Formats: sequence, structure tokens, C-alpha cells
Amino acid sequence: MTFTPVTLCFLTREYGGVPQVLLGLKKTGFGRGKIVGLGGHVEPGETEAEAACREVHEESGLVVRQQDLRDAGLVMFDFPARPAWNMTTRLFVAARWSGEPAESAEILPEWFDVGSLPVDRMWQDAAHWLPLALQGAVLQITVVLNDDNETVREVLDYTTR
Ligand SMILES: Nc1[nH]c(=O)nc2c1ncn2[C@H]1C[C@H](O)[C@@H](COP(=O)(O)OP(=O)(O)OP(=O)(O)O)O1
Repeated sequence: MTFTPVTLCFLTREYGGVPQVLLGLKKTGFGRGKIVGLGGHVEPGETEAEAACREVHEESGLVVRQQDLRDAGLVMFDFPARPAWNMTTRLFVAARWSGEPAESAEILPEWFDVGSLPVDRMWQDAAHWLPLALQGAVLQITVVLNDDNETVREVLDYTTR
């Protein structure tokens, strides 16, 4: 079974002493209408880190350097009722970046407090893995979606650190 390689990159900052993460409203394509992380497909010939930096720039105008990406592990999104949507997702977190986030055709970026993530507006599975990734874990997780391709059937967590 093929799992398409994609990335998600979570930029962080402290704002008034409060940790925040940059997410965004997906305006087009896969996950339209949801609050998601910045990211997308790894193009042929590209590394995951290169793809993450490219997607952050395309979607928000921000510049993040590969050396400032922290590898936060892998999440497999398994859609048994829609295997064409299966993805293997490299997670990155970056506390150093430059620029001001700007709306793009694909994403309306927005900062959220890490302590109150907008989980009701995200993919349901995000509540299972995003807080851990932002806390510094290196994840090894498989999310199995129900046949509605929305809700979570099970989360298999192989994280060791
Ligand atoms: N169950 C899930 N929960 C989640 O939080 N993110 C998911 C998910 N399943 C997929 N994703 C993310 C991973 C990836 O960053 C994104 C899909 O990639 P894209 O945003 O790039 O898709 P698009 O259809 O907009 O295509 P392109 O921008 O043309 O590559 O969806």
C-alpha cells in the first residue's frame, strides 16, 4: 500500500510569555475548511526538510531554514476506506524563522496558544499527536481513520521517546 510522503511544519513563538504555534485555515484542496499545520507534498527529488521549508514559504511567506527544523517524528494517516489518501507525514517544529505570516491562496495563517489548540476545528486526530509533538516528543504514530474519513478509529502509538 502506498503512503504519499508529506510534511507538516509547526512554527512556534512566545507571545507575552505564552507559547504559541502557527496554524492556518485551509482554504483549498485536502482538508479545506479545517485549521491545519503548514505543509504539503514532498516533491520528487526533494528532501522532507526542503519540502517543509518550501511549503512554509509558499503558504505563509515566512522563511525557515532547514537547520532550524526539529524533527518531531512521523505520523501515518491511514484511510482504509480511501487508500488514495494515505499519507506518511514528517513532522517538524521550528522556533526560529523570519518574516511576518501572510495569507496565501491556500492558507490563512493564525497564531494559537499551545495550551488551547483549536482541536474542534482541526482534523479530529490532531488532538492525539499535536500536543505531544509541541512538547518535544519524537513521534512514531499511526492514525487509522473511520470509514467517514474524518473520525478516528484508532491511534497506534509506537513512540519511544
Ligand atoms: N488525518 C489528518 N490529520 C491532519 O492533521 N493532517 C492531515 C491528515 N491527513 C492529511 N493531513 C495533512 C498532511 C498534509 O500536510 C496535508 C495534505 O497536503 P496538501 O495540503 O499539500 O494537500 P493539497 O490537496 O492542498 O495539495 P498541494 O498543496 O497541491 O500539495 O494534509
